[in-house]
Amino acid sequence: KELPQQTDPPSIPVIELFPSGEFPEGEIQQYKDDNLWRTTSEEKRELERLEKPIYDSVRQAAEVHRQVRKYIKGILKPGMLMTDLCETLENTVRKLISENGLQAGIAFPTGCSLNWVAAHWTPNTGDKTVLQYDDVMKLDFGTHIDGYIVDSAFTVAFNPMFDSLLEASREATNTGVKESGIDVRLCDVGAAIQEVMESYEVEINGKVFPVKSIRNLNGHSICRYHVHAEKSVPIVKGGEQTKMEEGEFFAIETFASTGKGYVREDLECSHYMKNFDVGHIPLRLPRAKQLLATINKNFSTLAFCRRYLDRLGETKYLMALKNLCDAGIVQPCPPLCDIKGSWVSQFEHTILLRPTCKEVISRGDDY
Ligand SMILES: O=S(=O)(c1cccs1)N(Cc1ccc(F)cc1)Cc1ncn[nH]1
Ligand SMILES: [Mn+2]
Ligand SMILES: [Mn+2]
Ligand SMILES: [Mn+2]
Repeated sequence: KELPQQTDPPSIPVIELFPSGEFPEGEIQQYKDDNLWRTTSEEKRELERLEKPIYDSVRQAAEVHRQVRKYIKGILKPGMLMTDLCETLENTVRKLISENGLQAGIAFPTGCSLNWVAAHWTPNTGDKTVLQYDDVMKLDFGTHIDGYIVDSAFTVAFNPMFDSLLEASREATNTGVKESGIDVRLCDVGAAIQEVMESYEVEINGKVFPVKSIRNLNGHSICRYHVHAEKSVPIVKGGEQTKMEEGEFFAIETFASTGKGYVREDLECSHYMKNFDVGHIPLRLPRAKQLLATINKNFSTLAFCRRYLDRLGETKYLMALKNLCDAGIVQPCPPLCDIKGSWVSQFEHTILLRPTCKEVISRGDDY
């Protein structure tokens, strides 16, 4: 029987487009030279067969990511309210992923950081920010199935004067993806990324800028229900000698900047995330206790934002949220900003270091 095609706008859950439960593989890359034995090793192929359910979960999340970003790119226009953009994107994720509590849904808030804001900005309720023709917007959103997270981002700019700035981070991210592999040192990935990034210079509004890789932002390993795990992937030289390991998920993300190449926390916070390594903390404050119950139930250790609390019916929660942050139970993740008036671009992919090959899970025909 004919398989249904996705509608435009998308309305069909991807599970209905792949009823077998098998989802398209991402881009496959062989490991560099000395690991070629992995491709044919029977022992490694057997290992992979045991992981198949996890691969299908994360590939389903990736298929949702690809279909959502394709749709959103088609409807983006100057004059859009940022809140409407985020809600449209989020509702499309919920639909295509067949949202189901903590088993399937949005993995973290829709980052739509503009210009010199590099990451972790999404509108709080009531925000009136409107997307402009001359904006450089990083759309960074996450999908997950059973806690297996796809963290992928791309930059949108209407004005073609930003094309080279976008190309710099896009090429640097692809270099980081190519350099990554089992037993590869994190510092070597960072050095390779910086080399490509800083080979670019851009002319914007008649002014020439050398492109800088933002030295205090980095990619990261990803584990189940935990978007930021132990390892950080630097995007400049001089990082740690720690190695990437078989079976690890990594988010490879790079940030090109015309500013200082250094970010600081600024602006009102919207993103929050429970600390992974915090056990049960006895709480006396009733409002804080109730808010923590809502967070545990709806997000667990997935990151969330104020708009997600609002839509759950939480009200007047800011003091309780502050209490949870001060107690170290919740981590605020404020916007990360380069200097005012500069521009930042980002591209990000989620990769999996499979026993036999490297899979670029979030690769699409767009980036
Ligand atoms: O900057 S991070 O905190 C980090 C980088 C290295 C170690 S921890 N962060 C993880 C994260 C934090 C909060 C979120 F809502 C979503 C993700 C990276 C990231 N932000 C967006 N995409 N990827
Ligand atoms: Mn991201
Ligand atoms: Mn952790
Ligand atoms: Mn990331």
